[in-house]
Amino acid sequence: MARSLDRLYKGFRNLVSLSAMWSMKHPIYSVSSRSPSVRSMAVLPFSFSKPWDFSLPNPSWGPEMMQLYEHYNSMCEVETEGEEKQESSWKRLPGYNRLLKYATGGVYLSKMIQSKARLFTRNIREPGAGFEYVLFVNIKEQKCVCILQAGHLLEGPPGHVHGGAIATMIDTVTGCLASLSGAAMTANLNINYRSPIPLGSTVVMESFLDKKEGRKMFVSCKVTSPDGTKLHTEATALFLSINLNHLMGR
Ligand SMILES: CCCCCCCCCCCC(=O)SCCNC(=O)CCNC(=O)[C@H](O)C(C)(C)COP(=O)(O)OP(=O)(O)OC[C@H]1O[C@@H](n2cnc3c(N)ncnc32)[C@H](O)[C@@H]1OP(=O)(O)O
Repeated sequence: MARSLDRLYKGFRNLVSLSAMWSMKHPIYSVSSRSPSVRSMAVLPFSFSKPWDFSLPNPSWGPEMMQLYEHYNSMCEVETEGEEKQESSWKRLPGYNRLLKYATGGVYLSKMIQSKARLFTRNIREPGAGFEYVLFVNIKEQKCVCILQAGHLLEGPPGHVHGGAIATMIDTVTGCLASLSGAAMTANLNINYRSPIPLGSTVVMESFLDKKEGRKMFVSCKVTSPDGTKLHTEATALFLSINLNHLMGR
C-alpha cells in the first residue's frame, strides 16, 4: 500500500510536464476589454464533469492578470542558445479541481480517499467570482510565482479580500513549492497583513524555499501589487515532508 501511494504521489510531479499537453488541448481564450462585471458574467465553455485546466485564461481575467500570465508563460517556452535548444526552468502548473485526479494513477487515489472531494480553491463555478490564479514554478531556483485575481465572493472587510482567503492562497503557493520534491504538509504559517487587497484586483505572490533541514522546509511568501511597489502581505511557513500513509491515518 505504502509503495503504491508513493507511486501515485509521483504522479503529482508529472503534472508539471503535463502542462504543455494541456495547453494544446485547451487553447488560450482571447480576453476582451469589457468591464469586470460583464466579464465575470461570461460563461465558461466547459462542464465540471470534465477535467478542466483552471490555470488557463478565461474571459473574466482582466488586463493585468493577462499581462502577467503572458509574461510568465513566455518564460516557460524553450530557450534557444545559439543552435542549441534548452528547456526553460520555468513551468506553468496546470490547475484542476481535484489535486491528484488527473495525474498518473490519481483516479485510483481519488476513489480511495473521497470521490466527492474537490480542491477548495477551484470550486467556485462563476468565472472571476473566486480565486482566479495560475502558478508558475522555477525548479532550478526553487521559486514559485502565483498570479491571483481575487473575486467578489472573497470579501472580508467591505470591498477587500478576506484575510482567510489570502491565507488560503499563501498556503497553496508555499505548499506547492514545498511539494515539488514530494508530499509535504503545513506545520506552521505566520502571516503579516500589511495593506488590504481590493476585491477584483490582481496581485503577484512570490514564494521562495529559504532553507531545508531534513524533513523541514522553511518557505517564505510575499504578496505585492503587479508592479511590485505595494506590499500587501508577507508570510513564512514551515512544511514537513510526509509519507502519504500519514494522510491515510496509519
Ligand atoms: C500534497 C500535494 C500538494 C500540492 C499543492 C499544494 C496545494 C495545497 C497545499 C496545502 C497544504 C496544507 O494546507 S496542509 C493542511 C494543513 N496542515 C495540516 O493539517 C498538518 C497537521 N499536522 C500534522 O499532520 C503533523 O503535525 C505534521 C505532519 C505537520 C508533523 O508531524 P510529524 O510528521 O509527526 O512530525 P513531528 O515529529 O511532530 O515533527 C518533526 C519535526 O518538526 C518540528 N515541528 C513540527 N511541527 C512544528 C511546528 N508547528 N512548528 C515548529 N516545528 C514543528 C518538530 O519539533 C520536529 O522537530 P525536530 O525535533 O525534528 O527538530
